[in-house]
Amino acid sequence: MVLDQFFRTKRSPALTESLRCGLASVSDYERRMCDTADSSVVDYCRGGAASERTVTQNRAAFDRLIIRPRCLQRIGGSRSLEVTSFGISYRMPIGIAPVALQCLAHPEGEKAMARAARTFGVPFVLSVLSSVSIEELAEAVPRAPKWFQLYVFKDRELTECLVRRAEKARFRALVVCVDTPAPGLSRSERRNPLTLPAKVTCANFVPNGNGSNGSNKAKSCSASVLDYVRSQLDPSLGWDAIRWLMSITSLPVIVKGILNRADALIAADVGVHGLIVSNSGGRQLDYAPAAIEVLPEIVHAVGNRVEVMLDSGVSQGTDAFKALAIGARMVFVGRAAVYGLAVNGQRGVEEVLDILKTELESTMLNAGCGTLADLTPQHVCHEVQLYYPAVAADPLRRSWRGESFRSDRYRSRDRQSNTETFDEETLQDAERGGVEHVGTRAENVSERVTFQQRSVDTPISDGPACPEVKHLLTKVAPTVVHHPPYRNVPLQLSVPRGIFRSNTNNLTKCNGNATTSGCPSEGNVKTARTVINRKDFSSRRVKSHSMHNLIAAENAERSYNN
Ligand SMILES: Cc1cc2nc3c(=O)[nH]c(=O)nc-3n(C[C@H](O)[C@H](O)[C@H](O)COP(=O)(O)O)c2cc1C
Repeated sequence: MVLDQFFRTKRSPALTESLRCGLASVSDYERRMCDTADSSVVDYCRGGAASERTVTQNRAAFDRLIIRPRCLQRIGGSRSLEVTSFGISYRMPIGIAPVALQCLAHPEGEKAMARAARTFGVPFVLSVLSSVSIEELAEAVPRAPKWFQLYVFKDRELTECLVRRAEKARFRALVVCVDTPAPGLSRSERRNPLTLPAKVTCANFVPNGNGSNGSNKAKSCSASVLDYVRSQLDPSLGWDAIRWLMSITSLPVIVKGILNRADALIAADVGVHGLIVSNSGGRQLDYAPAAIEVLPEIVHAVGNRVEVMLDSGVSQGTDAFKALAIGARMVFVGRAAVYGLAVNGQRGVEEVLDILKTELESTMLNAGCGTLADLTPQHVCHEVQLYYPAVAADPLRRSWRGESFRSDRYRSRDRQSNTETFDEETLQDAERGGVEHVGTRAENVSERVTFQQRSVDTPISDGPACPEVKHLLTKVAPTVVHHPPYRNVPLQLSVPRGIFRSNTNNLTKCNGNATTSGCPSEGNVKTARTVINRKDFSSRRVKSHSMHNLIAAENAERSYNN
């Protein structure tokens, strides 16, 4: 006990209070919310899309990463969590993600959340579907560092009006959500439908008072407002929508919902200021990959051209540490903050932020890092590297070791003479139109997984229809044999079975009945279908920089040993 007190760092009052109430972690807050809040609100806050596979994966993927500490690092007094983003300094790299209708969780809703963000000097992202309007929030919490999340709606006039209101209310950045061509499907919400209380509505669309400020597009009546906003989601958007948004504002534009390096590259080319690697906490596309799992490929792809941030699944300081070490500038929490809000309003959010901050600080110190600049990808490895050394030792697979997390940002790529790796050119080539041998792994692996999107009626010789991809292609000389009719071949090779890669915002534009995965419906283009082939194979090319390889390697190792 004495020793325990000796080693413990000084606690803040918020943390002391939460500990006194038996709330020592984000999961404690989640449990407490489940015990106290209305069941439909609990379902709304916790739920995910369809089978909730992605929600589970967000947690599991963080758990698969191991922290590799360094010792005797001479960490002196220069300890800091400070981070600068778009020219503004924040006190810690954990912000609050946009969450719709926060007054469902607590009467103070977004105001309480923004006040907590101000206390901790972190960005608070207001959802366009907030239950407190842009103007009301700005008036109630003028000094909070606020960003505004929006969609590019079908009605551009409405979208522009929202941008003007955010600018006028001195929001610091626009976060445009691109993974929502349609609302996500929630089974729990279907079982237990959420009925909005009369007082809770999408305040930015309500006439009179705060919501009306300059908007003649406002609607009344809470339920119909939500339906109206949903009807404004536009699946036919392409990257020109982002260019348009950037052309009408001087605020930094951050694209939220990127899960794919091809999209990240386009975003960088389009010139966005930042991107958030996110699957919306598993609320949009079920079976989308965990955000942390695709973070390495995205950081690798865009390097320092764009600020990369992450949300989805962050619920511990160690999660933040892992994402920051891999290369995220900042992480955001959605549910964790909402649990705090539901349990104890502003104070609850502060307690949650304090827990995350304390955990992150402690993790950094124990891993040998004094400041965020000390974090490197070498501080994190995949569990396969640690627990399946035979896999890592195999010369054919040597390139898997560590490679998956180490971007060119931090060190140059090392190529094994006996292992051909797919790299930038191959990927670009795949984007261009078709590659024959993709996604194959080393011998001894009993399965081969090939991930292809086949579009039968688009002639490959003409190149991809999407102008952004064409733009990318001008930069690389193709080296791999092309085989019509494959196109958009592997955005990530060796994807574990059944994971859909979301092609954000429809590189090939969808007209009308688009799906969340960015594929046109069968009615519009005959087939744009994900095909997964499994075959025995002999030695082929090896893709090295994906974390999925390591997971697949783990499975392979198991089956090999059996
Ligand atoms: C209840 C709820 C509502 C959300 N509403 C929005 C929204 O209006 N706009 C948006 O871009 N993301 C929304 N999100 C997604 C979050 O911004 C964020 O991507 C996600 O919560 C991160 O995952 P996490 O909850 O595991 O931290 C919502 C998330 C939750 C849990």
